[in-house]
Order: sequence, then structure tokens, then C-alpha cells
Amino acid sequence: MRPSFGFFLSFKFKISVLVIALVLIAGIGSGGISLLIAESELRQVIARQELSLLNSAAALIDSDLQDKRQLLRLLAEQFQAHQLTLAQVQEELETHETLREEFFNVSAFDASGALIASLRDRNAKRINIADRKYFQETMRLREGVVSAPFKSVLSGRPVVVLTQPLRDADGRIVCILLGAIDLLRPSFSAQIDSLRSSSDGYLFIVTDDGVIIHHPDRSRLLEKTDPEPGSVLEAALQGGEGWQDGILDNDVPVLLVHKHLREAAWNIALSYPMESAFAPMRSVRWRAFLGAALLTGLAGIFGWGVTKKLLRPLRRLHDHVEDISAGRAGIAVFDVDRGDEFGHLSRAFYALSQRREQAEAELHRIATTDVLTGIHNRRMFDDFLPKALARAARTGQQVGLAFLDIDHFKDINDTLGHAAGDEVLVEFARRLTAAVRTTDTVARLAGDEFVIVFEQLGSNTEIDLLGRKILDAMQPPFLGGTARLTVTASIGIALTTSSNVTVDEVMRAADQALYGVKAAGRNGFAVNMVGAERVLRARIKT
Ligand SMILES: Nc1nc2c(ncn2[C@@H]2O[C@H](COP(=O)(O)OP(=O)(O)OP(=O)(O)O)[C@@H](O)[C@H]2O)c(=O)[nH]1
Repeated sequence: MRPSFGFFLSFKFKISVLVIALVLIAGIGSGGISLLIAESELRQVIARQELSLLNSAAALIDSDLQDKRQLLRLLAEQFQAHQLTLAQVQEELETHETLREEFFNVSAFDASGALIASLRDRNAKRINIADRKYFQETMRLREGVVSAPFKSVLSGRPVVVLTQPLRDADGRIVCILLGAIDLLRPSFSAQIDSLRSSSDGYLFIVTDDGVIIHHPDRSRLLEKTDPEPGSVLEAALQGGEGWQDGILDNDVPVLLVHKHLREAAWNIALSYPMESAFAPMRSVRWRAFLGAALLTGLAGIFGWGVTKKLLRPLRRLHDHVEDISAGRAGIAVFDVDRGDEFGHLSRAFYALSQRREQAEAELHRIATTDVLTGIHNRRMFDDFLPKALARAARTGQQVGLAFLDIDHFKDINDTLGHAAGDEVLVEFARRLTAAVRTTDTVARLAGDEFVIVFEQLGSNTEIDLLGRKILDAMQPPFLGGTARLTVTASIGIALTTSSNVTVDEVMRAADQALYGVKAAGRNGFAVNMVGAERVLRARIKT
């Protein structure tokens, strides 16, 4: 028994799988591309949103630094206008309350870098900052600068200082004012932190040199970062504004948005974890997956239904083949009027079946025809007689079987040769066929032995007429080579109407009758009723 894989091997199953696969590929493909586009769009939207936030923060800090520098400038101008001596600077600083609000401390140093005044502590340690870069830069440029972040010697806190030179009437720098910003509590801290409303991500400020000025983790202030080449931090330190995807802090993938400040060599940056940025995409992805699964299921059902419908003609074709095999239908059922492939296939089957039927008919004809005479042969007779008897039994009509044997045929062969004998046999068959009705069946059994099956006989006398007619037909001379021959035949006829009679009984009766004619001197016929003890009639031609 074949294993029952039929369902999986079926065309319907394969087509359905194909439809599902195509829908799945199309779904995943278009869904995947859509998601990629959506992710890219979302990244742009988030980045732009965060950048606008940074712009606000940068504007705040720039404005704060500008205000502070302006304040120092005004102070310096005021000192110059009042032509204050260095000894008066401490007193004068202490009169300006706004300085305490704007700066963590304001101090003054003479042209040699020595401390001459400190707003927070007038008794502060007398330090000298001549070797500090911001001091030297201010002296060189003769204008205020923003220092690199450093740890203050006076306060011990991380600070950034703004400088402002103070000139005498001759334009010589006599003093430098320093406004310190406490990086632990910068004035802009509260403002920019409030801008960062979301709990995800954080803002930080880093100098162009990579030193952290502002960071939610205060312990990282003044830390010198060392960005790897190509990293997001390196991109942020290169100035300008923009955004990059990359890794920051403990291998966390982030979207880093950054902007350079106008008032200082600082970069403000916002680190936004990708995980949070694409949280909405996760639910979209899940829904897209569910949608694709649903679509695939529906496509499978649809594919199955459509394939089943499309293959219905093939099913019908299969049924036709089975019907024809079982004899329930003829090959004409293949001759359908369809213009599609199934129609072509069915008509091709029809043409093939027609050719096969013709070939079979030809084979049957060859198998049932006597090669020499062209009439039926023994095979045909053996097949035909039982059927004729069965038909007669059904209809109740009389059936007759005649055995014919040419008289002394051996002599013809012996005297004129086998070929002449053949000529006689062919002519004998021709005359025999012409003498009987088309409903009667003539066959050659072997040698010079012939049979006739008479069906639908009207009366007993009709068979007498037929017997005479056959003998008369042989009357004209035959040609055997060049010789003209007189050929006679002996005919034994069996008659029956009984439905119980067997083929053997009929043959025996015909044979008996023939034997009787031969015994009576040949060239005649005898009729024998099947089952009768003796031959009924014998007519010898004279
Ligand atoms: N020419 C020819 N002769 C055949 C063929 N088949 C058989 N024969 C010969 O036909 C002859 C038949 O002779 P029989 O019927 O036995 O004898 P007969 O001479 O007819 O004598 P009776 O039948 O008693 O009158 C034999 O000599 C066979 O060799 C054939 O196809 N062609």
C-alpha cells in the first residue's frame, strides 16, 4: 500500500504553499521595508525634536555667558571710569550685589598675576595665576576669554572662569577680573535640566578638548574623555550641529544629538537611548507581524479555495478517464468545448483515444481475419458462435450452423499445386459470402473447411433454400492456375432454437450432418436438429 502522502503531494497543496510563501515574502518584504522607512523617519523626527531642544538649551547658555561677560565688561568700564586704584578694587567688588548672583566668585589679579581681591573671601590666600593659560591668553589678546574647566585653588570646586582685562589711561592692562562659574551648581543648570523633560537620556556639556563641564553624574565633571576615532562622541566634538547613532557609556546604543555653543568652545549634547527612541516601533512591529500572519492565513485559505475551483476541470477529466475505463462512458466525453489548457488536454485525450480505438479495431480485424481469403478466421468464429447462440436464446429465434468442406480438395493441390489450391479457396470464400445474407457470418476454420452462422432464420424451409443457394453458387467452374475446375462442397447444417444448447452440441450436430453428406457421396447438404438422434434431411445435388 502506498503511504498516504497524497494530500501533501497534491497540486492544490503545492499551489497553496506557493501562495502562502509568496504572500509571506511580500508581507515580510513590504512590511520590513515599511518598518525600515518608518524607523528612519522616526529617527529623523526624534533627532529634529531633540535638536530643537538643544537649540533652546544652547541659546540659554550662550545668553547666560554673554550676560556674564557683559557684566564683567561693564564692571571693568566702571572701574576705569572711576580710575580706581588696585587697593580700592576689593571694596568696589563688594558693592555689586549682582556679581554674587551671576558668579560663584569674582576675583581680581594685578598684571603680574597676583591676587588683589576676592568677592567671596577678602582674606583669600594670595595666589598667583601668571602661569595659567587663561591669564596669559587674556594678556596676549587684551580681551576677555573663557577658561578651560579646572579645579579652583581658592574654593576647591570645579570651575570655569571668564576674564576681563582692566586698562589704565595709557591702555596698559593693570588688572584682570575673573568671574568664576561653579560647575557643581552653574546658573544655567536648572534651566537646561528642566528642558530635559523626558526621563530617558541626558544632557551633557563637553569642551572641544573633551573635558566634561556638565553631566548628570557630577563625579564626572572635569573628566577628560578620550573618544575613539569614528565614535559618536568624536563626531560631537568636531563642532557644528547634528546627530549620530552609536555606542556611548557602557555599550548602550544611543542617538547622540549635539550642538556647538557660540560663546565658548563647548558642545552641548543629548544622549538618547535607542531602546526608548524606538519603543513605539516595537508595538508597530508586533502589530505588523500579527497583520502579516493574518494575511498569510487568509491567503492560504483563499489559495486553497481558488486552486480547488481552478482544478475542477482536471478532476472532471480524471472522472472521465475512470468512467471510460469502467465502461460507463465513451471517449466522446473527452470532446469538450473549452478554450483553456484543460480543454486542450481533454481534446488531446480524445484524439489519442480515437487513435487507440482505431488501432485496437485494426488489431482485432487482423486477429479475426483469415489472411488468405479475407473472411473471418477461426478465432472470430470461436468468439462469435457463443454470442450468436446467446442472442438466439434471448430472442427465441432459430440459429443455424453450417460446416462446409470442399470435396477432394487434396486432389486439386496435388494435381495443380498449392497456389492453384489457394486460388480455389479464395474464390470459394468469395462465392460463399456472396451467397448468404449480410446478417450471416462466414469464416474459414482451416484448410478447406468453412463455417456459416445463420441468425434470424424465419422457417425450417429457409435453411433448405440457403443450402441449395450455396451449392448453386459453386456451380460455375473455378480457375486453378490456368485450369478450369469443377469444385463441389459438402455442407452439414445444425439447427437449434433451444436456449439450453451448448456450443459443443451445435458443433457436433453440424459435424454429424457433414459426415452424413460425405458418406452419401458429397456435393450436397444435410440439416440436423440439435439433440435429434439422426440427420433430418440430406439433399445430395444431382
Ligand atoms: N492450397 C492449400 N491447401 C491447403 C491449405 N490448408 C490445407 N490444405 C490442404 O487441403 C487438403 C485438405 O484435404 P482434406 O479435406 O483432408 O481431404 P479432401 O481431399 O478434401 O477430401 P474430402 O474432404 O474427404 O473430400 C490437404 O491436402 C491440405 O494439405 C491451404 O491453405 N492452401
